[in-house]
Amino acid sequence: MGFQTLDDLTVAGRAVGVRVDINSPLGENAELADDARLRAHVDTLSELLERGGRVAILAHQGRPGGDAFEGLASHATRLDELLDAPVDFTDTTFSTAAREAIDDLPNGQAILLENTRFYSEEYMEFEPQRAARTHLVGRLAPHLDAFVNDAFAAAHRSQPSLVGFAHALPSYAGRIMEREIEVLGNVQSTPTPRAYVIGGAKIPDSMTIIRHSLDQGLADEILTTGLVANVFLLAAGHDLGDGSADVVYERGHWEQIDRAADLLESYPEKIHLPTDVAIERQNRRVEIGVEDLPPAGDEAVMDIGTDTVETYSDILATVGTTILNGPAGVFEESTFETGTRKLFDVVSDSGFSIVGGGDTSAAVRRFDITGFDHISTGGGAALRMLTGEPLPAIEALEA
Ligand SMILES: Nc1ncnc2c1ncn2[C@@H]1O[C@H](COP(=O)(O)OP(=O)(O)O)[C@@H](O)[C@H]1O
Ligand SMILES: O=C(OP(=O)(O)O)[C@H](O)COP(=O)(O)O
Repeated sequence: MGFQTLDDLTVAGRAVGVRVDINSPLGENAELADDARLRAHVDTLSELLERGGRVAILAHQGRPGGDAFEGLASHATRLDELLDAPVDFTDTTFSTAAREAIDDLPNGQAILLENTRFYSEEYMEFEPQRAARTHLVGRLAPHLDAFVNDAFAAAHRSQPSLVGFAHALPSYAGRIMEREIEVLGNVQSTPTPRAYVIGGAKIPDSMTIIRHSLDQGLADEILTTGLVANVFLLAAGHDLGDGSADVVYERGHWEQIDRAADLLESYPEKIHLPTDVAIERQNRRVEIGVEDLPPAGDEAVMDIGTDTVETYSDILATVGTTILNGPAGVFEESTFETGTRKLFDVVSDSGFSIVGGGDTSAAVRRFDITGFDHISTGGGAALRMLTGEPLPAIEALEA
């Protein structure tokens, strides 16, 4: 690995800035609605605190102008509950008060600084050298001895707190970052044959993953589900009816049908399409074979069908590794959760299994499926990694 880890860091008595990604869904009163990302960072934070570090935690929440753009006070309260050591909070990020609070931190104690994105520069993207000259990094770095980046889920952003500290201070990957890079960055070393189960609604990203994994010889089988499968069915000449076509069109993915058609032409044996699908008819789930498409009126394809789950399960029983991204259907609606629940269950039992994607992880939690070997904390970051694109925050650690 081209970067240093916590194993290389002398911690006791030193002020360590730790960038985490605890960007989380919030409830109606801006309270935390899901603490999964906070729990994921417990290993890194506990280790630094137990080793006597003075830990200043940096994080963002939401995007300027968005509903989830809130302060981090409730995140601090939850971290304080999750960790054995005290976690304080300061409602500024790099003011004199925040810097004094860092200077005054006793060994083995932490402070969470306010949402980094409350400061305009943090929502801009810079080269690391330039990011190191932003006010946030410039004012905090002199109060820190080292920087740990554990925010894998934000590693595709080259924002100051993610790439600037790495230029200004000795830098280390946290335990999440280390594990994500080890697994997602080494897909080529996992047991073969490999299946990629690709669903969900991020069609351009999915097409890029499929193209990359086939061209690089990483994937032996591509099992399409979700809206991705709908685009492939359209590319294969099926008429999905106005309901599904409208969804693809409204989301601006019409041109992706050509990419799907090219992939089908290049890899006809490796790309699998659903043989049956579930549609909504009079508020009920009805499964039909793809030969019986299109459905009537504006009925839309909302899930894969039972035969498809069985066929895909037979393929998954023969592979060494499965990489899963994207729900198989509109899993948020109980009528259409079946494909996702059953297929995810099969994947969790098959060979070595890697799961990436925000909604995908939410589905895993919702259906309480255990047994996956790696569930990525990242959505967009995991996708970038699976498409083979470099991630700026990881590159900054390696520089
Ligand atoms: N057939 C379908 N039609 C419309 N939306 C779908 C379909 N299948 C899955 N989806 C939607 O895809 C979304 C998740 O996709 P995506 O955001 O790409 O996943 P992830 O965040 O895991 O990468 C869910 O909201 C789900 O309802
Ligand atoms: O939640 C995140 O990414 P994700 O939505 O891809 O899982 C990260 O915190 C990055 O947030 P951003 O996409 O607002 O930069």
